[in-house]
Amino acid sequence: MKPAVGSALLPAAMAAEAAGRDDATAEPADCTEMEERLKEERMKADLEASLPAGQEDYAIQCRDVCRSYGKLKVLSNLNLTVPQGHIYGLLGPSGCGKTTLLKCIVGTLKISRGHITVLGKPPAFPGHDVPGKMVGYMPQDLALYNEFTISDTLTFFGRIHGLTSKETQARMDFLIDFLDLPQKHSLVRNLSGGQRRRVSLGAALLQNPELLILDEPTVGVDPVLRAKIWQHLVEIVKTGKVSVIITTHYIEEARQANVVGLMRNGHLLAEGPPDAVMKQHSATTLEHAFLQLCETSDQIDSKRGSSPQGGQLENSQSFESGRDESRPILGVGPGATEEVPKYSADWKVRARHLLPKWRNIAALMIKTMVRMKRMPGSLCFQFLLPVIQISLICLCVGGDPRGIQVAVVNNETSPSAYSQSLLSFLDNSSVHQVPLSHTEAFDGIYNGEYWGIIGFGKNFTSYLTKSIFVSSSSTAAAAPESQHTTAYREEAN
Ligand SMILES: Nc1ncnc2c1ncn2[C@@H]1O[C@H](COP(=O)(O)OP(=O)(O)OP(=O)(O)O)[C@@H](O)[C@H]1O
Repeated sequence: MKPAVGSALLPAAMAAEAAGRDDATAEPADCTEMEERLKEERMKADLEASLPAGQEDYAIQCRDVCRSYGKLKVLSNLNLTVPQGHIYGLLGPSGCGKTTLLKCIVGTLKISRGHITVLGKPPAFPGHDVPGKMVGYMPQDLALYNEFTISDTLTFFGRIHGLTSKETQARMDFLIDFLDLPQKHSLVRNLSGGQRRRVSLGAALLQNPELLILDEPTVGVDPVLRAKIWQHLVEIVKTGKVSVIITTHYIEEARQANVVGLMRNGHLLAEGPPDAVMKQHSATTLEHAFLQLCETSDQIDSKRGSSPQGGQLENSQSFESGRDESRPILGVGPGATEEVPKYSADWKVRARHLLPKWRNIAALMIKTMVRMKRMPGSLCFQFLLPVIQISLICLCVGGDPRGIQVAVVNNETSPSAYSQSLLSFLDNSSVHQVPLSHTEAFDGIYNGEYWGIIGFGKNFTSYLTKSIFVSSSSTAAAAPESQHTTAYREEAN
């Protein structure tokens, strides 16, 4: 049995309303506003829906959540509560921020401000399996590997969540039958868009998680199967141990949810049981109720002088009713002002959280091997690429220079001269010696024909011999060079 509405909720809502009334006395409110407010109060009193009371009874709590992409403010002081054991239908027009919110809840996106608690702790908290096996997340952009078969896909997620192969096999058989999937050996790349969505839904349902986060699971699914999926969700939440948050563009199918949240421009316009939301707006369908809420919101926005599509005020208080707009009408959870508990984890849990799990490493290795097996071309390329890179580097960088044209001006004519011996030591494949006269060499250098000149004075051998045999000091050893240079300079002049 689900707990009854927290009695603390209604007084909090009434207090907000009372505050609104106080404000309203300063400026006379018109009749429609008063009627609206009275209607809202009556509806709140009518809310005898089965909703939980304690903090531990909420699967998800979002308080004053803000998230921006650069300058684009997507979530603005959003408050949302998913009671434990309920299906929460998150509705809203395209681009209102539903997917962004779900990513923040699952912990793959960080919020800029506010607090989120998922199954008792913030997402991605050390030691908390969110994201992990406590949560089944079906993203909007399907995270499937095209080279995998349906069986590989479910086995991979089974490994990640620590299921035994027997458990995975049993769940796989059930899900293939339940979701009307093709043969388990069918490759994902050969499946239709709708079939892929169903495989992705199967992966989210695989480990029987405590919380299901489903981003448009019924898109491209035929009505019969759509009904079956909803029926399954209704069945699993009946145990009270599983909660579901689901987004859909088919607003009317969300009537099967226990609670709906109508989202627009990054915050909730209303949150409550579908019947209550419809009753409040005297609408026969959720779609009509949503339309009315949008119109009311637009009117308030235009009165406030801001564009309805424009960014939200940081801490929006309804200017006329005093209602805290960060709290949706018919909000099911505690107020935004409630105290947020502090969470802490000891260093051992933090350290364990940082270390990768062995089963995840194994699952990733097997995944890589299966993908390589199915893509032989890519496998060859991955092995050949380093070989090609190394060969290209060896060919282009680090090779000895060749055919460098160097002018040689040798004023020693004797074949036994040291200069001849020195020149014979040079590697002829790298340095191509061109014997020239002094003038020709310098002309060639000026014309850019030669890289340099090697020059020997006519007394180079005698100076060298003298310096070796006569002088023993280091100064003497250096002398031939300087003498040679001097001699060469003299000759050059
Ligand atoms: N990675 C991103 N970088 C920049 N902007 C983004 C990014 N992801 C989403 N947005 C923008 O944030 C806004 C909300 O996007 P989001 O996907 O949350 O909307 P949605 O309500 O899920 O839409 P739909 O129902 O069409 O899936 C959009 O204006 C979108 O362009």
